[in-house]
Amino acid sequence: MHAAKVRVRAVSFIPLNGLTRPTKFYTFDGLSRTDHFAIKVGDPSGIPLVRIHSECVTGDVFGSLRCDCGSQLKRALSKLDVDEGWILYLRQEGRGIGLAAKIDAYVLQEDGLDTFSANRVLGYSDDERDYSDAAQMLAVLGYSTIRLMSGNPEKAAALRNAGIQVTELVPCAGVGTPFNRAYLEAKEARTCGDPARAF
Ligand SMILES: Nc1nc2c(ncn2[C@@H]2O[C@H](COP(=O)(O)OP(=O)(O)OP(=O)(O)O)[C@@H](O)[C@H]2O)c(=O)[nH]1
Ligand SMILES: [Zn+2]
Repeated sequence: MHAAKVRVRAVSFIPLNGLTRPTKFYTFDGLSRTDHFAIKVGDPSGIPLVRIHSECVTGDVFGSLRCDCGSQLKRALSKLDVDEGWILYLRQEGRGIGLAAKIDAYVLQEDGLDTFSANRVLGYSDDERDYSDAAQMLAVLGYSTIRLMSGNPEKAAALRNAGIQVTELVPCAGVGTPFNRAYLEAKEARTCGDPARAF
């Protein structure tokens, strides 16, 4: 594994709104993207709890209820404020297809397609994300084993393929709303409703 050089953006701890523990931001040189970042919450020890969160500007920043990303991110931060650990924030908007294509996919979903079928109509696979940068980020942070906050067994499998051991999938479901019901159902069908399936 090619090790990226870690660059710490801020030496001082930066408070996050609503959190009690100190947080620290890390940026990374030498990855395929320079804008991925990590946030350490508290001072985790042992096998760390890690949320690897893919960018969703509509949900994370503006609180769109069409998906569950925003509430998942909030929930992850709250849990990390208790248990301590890491957020890796990956700039893989729209499961890797980018914002404009995600909006095109939303238009198709208004015509009745589910989130995965819409991707395929646009010529993409269900999920275009790549977790090799995340594995490198973890490696330079000194971790080869993590507990992953996720319900996505494919994410755990991708990390394992990239050399990171995942000992546990810690549930991190977002909040269901009338607007994201179809999206959550499609996601659940992908894992057969059993996030532990990959273990
Ligand atoms: N292409 C596409 N991407 C979407 C759509 N809705 C949300 N996303 C993106 O999906 C990503 C989040 O993926 P999810 O499948 O919700 O969750 P996950 O990270 O795979 O699984 P968890 O770890 O359990 O949260 C973000 O990058 C969002 O921008 C959509 O309808 N189409
Ligand atoms: Zn989202």
